Amino acid sequence: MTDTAKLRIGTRGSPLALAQAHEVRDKLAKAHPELAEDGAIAITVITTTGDKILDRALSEIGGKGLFTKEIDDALMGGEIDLAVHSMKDVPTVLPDGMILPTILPREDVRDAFISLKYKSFAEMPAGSVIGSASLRRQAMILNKYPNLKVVTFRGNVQTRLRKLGEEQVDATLLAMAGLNRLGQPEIATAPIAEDDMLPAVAQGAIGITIREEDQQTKDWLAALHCEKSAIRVAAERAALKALDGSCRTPIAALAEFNDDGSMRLRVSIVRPDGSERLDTERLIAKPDMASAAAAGTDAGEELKQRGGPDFISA
Ligand SMILES: NCc1[nH]cc(CCC(=O)O)c1CC(=O)O
Repeated sequence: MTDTAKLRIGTRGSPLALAQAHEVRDKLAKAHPELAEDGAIAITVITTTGDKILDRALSEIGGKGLFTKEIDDALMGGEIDLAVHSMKDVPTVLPDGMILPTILPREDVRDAFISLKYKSFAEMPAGSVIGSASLRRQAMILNKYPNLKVVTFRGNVQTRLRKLGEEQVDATLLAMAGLNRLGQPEIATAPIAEDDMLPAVAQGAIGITIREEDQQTKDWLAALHCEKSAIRVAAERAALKALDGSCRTPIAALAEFNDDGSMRLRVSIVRPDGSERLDTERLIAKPDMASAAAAGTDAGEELKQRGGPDFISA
């Protein structure tokens, strides 16, 4: 089937990645009759380093592109024509010859609090244990609730729910976007307000990479693009790039449109032990890709400077 396909989609094999790839396939088939025929779109599952190593925090494995490298290689090698990614996992610098022309409409950006015993962090007694593999989430929790404990905790949704049931931890966190896309929003005990925990850069956004010269795929994808989501993601990713942190620097950012068409960008960095947090924000009067990226760069550079080399360990 793959050799007769008009378009080959590459994706990781996790349930969330597959749901995202199927969403892209279905939208393309709906927008373009020639892609709606049986077998016109093939989906190729590619295992990445991040999928293979499940016993360590991602920050310990180190390196950028843990969830993208093998997929990038398949794309540039011509084995697939487009790759569907959670933008949260995509490094700010793309390989030569690759472009990211499409951002889908963004999902819920918030983190979800998940516990069988408590309704929120505020209810948790001192010493309660929260499992998370994300340094940002760990650091944000310790910053706001220094009496809670965090432990590194990886695995898919099912594994985490089992560990919660076994009382290995008292609570865990997941992105609302992932739960929604899996059709399981009820797994969340409650979404956490952005003010209480600023999300990761590009959380809830899906992006599609292609080969720069592949005009056919670019044309097909145009129907799926959401410019407002792309502008928000551009602001947040520019901040991330300017901060140039290692994978050990907890960074959070969120750009949101106001009702008057302006955009508010918030960026935070936190020490891994939660002992210090630096915040900044920008208001962008007329947001487009260029002004959003410029504001993001500016905000990121400000925090980098204020934090100094000791905060942003490279
Ligand atoms: N590498 C983990 C990852 N990458 C994207 C998502 C969630 C979906 C999203 O943010 O779009 C997740 C899991 C999680 O944070 O719960």
